[in-house]
Amino acid sequence: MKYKNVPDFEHGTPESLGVLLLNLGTPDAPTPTAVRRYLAEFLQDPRVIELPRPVWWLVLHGVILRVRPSRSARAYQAVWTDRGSPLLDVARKQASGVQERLTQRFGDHVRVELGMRYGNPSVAEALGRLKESNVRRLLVFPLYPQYSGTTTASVFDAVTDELSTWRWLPELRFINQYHDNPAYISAIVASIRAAWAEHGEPERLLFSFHGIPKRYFMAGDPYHCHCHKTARMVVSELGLEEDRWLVSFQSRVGRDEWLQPYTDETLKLWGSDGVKSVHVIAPGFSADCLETLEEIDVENRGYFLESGGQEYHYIPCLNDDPAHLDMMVGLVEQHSLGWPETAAQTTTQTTAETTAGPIAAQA
Ligand SMILES: C=CC1=C(C)c2cc3[nH]c(cc4nc(cc5[nH]c(cc1n2)c(C)c5CCC(=O)O)C(CCC(=O)O)=C4C)c(C)c3C=C
Ligand SMILES: [Fe+2]
Ligand SMILES: [Fe+2]
Repeated sequence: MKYKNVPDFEHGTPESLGVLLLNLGTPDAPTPTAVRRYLAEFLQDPRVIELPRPVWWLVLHGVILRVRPSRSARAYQAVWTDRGSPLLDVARKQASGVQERLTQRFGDHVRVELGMRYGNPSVAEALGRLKESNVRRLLVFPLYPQYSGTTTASVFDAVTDELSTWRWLPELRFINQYHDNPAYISAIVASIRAAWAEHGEPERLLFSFHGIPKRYFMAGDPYHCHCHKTARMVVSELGLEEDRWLVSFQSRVGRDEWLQPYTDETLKLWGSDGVKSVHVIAPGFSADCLETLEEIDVENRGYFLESGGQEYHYIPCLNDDPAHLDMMVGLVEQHSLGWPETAAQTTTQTTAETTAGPIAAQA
């Protein structure tokens, strides 16, 4: 039988909306075993690694999963807190902040759940919770401002894979990107202004985005363009001169060429070229994580200072900043337009609708 042996949607409010916030995911613990489990799931995703499966399987199991887990686990240990992985900790705060705001506006007919593409809480688990809440409309909200096949489309695959096991599907919408959303841009600009108020204006501002292999871009992935548009919009709102900022790409894995210029090489070059002060911001990450807290704030800081730079400041992600949560709620509202009953009709639900099942509810 195709469908999972669990009850489908009960009767329930036909109007209720589920918002599924999704981010990349993180290991359950900063140990080689947990990191290996996480990397095995992550790196077998064909959206992430576009190589023929037999070749990749040998490289992954023969080399990468033997070497990388203990190295990555050490990096995770450096950023782990008593609340666990920063990415998950922040994502939970984002989910509860968005839930709180939506409940204030729409009462208890909007349900927010958090899922992770790899690791826990899984996409299936988060969708299962929404199903238990009988949501009939589902808004999938990947927390990636810039679209990439490697992230956004991969989330789509995970959601639709799980939904393919459901008999009664909800109405479905999917937020594709928000790289040029005015509230997102303004929130980034405000975070830069706050850093400048505290630390002074630096000589240079670096926008560091997670990289992808260059050949994905050449094959049509719009990610590179989205990153540049985000940066340009921020810079134009800041009124920053052209020679004071740059977009770069970090986190390269393997020997292939990735999007350039690379963050680490840029900072080394700037340090040795006599640039004294740099601020680095990573607007592609909605939450601070290993890639920002360790790679940007520790590793790349070292490269800049060792090559002659004097002042280095990392501007944190928007995380659970109220402006970020308000922006997320604004996106939810914008993308649930045409589903106005979410707000308006919820109070008209009758006992007959909640007890007599779907046919009565739809009558
Ligand atoms: C090898 C291919 C990878 C691609 C392509 C890739 C794209 C990509 N990733 C993010 C966001 C994050 N990546 C994170 C960690 C991370 N990324 C890769 C590899 C690729 N990413 C690996 C192997 C890892 C794990 C850590 C390591 O071993 O180095 C994270 C942080 C997760 C955390 O737990 O904190 C994020 C976030 C984006 C946005 C992106 C493409 C646009
Ligand atoms: Fe990554
Ligand atoms: Fe990294």
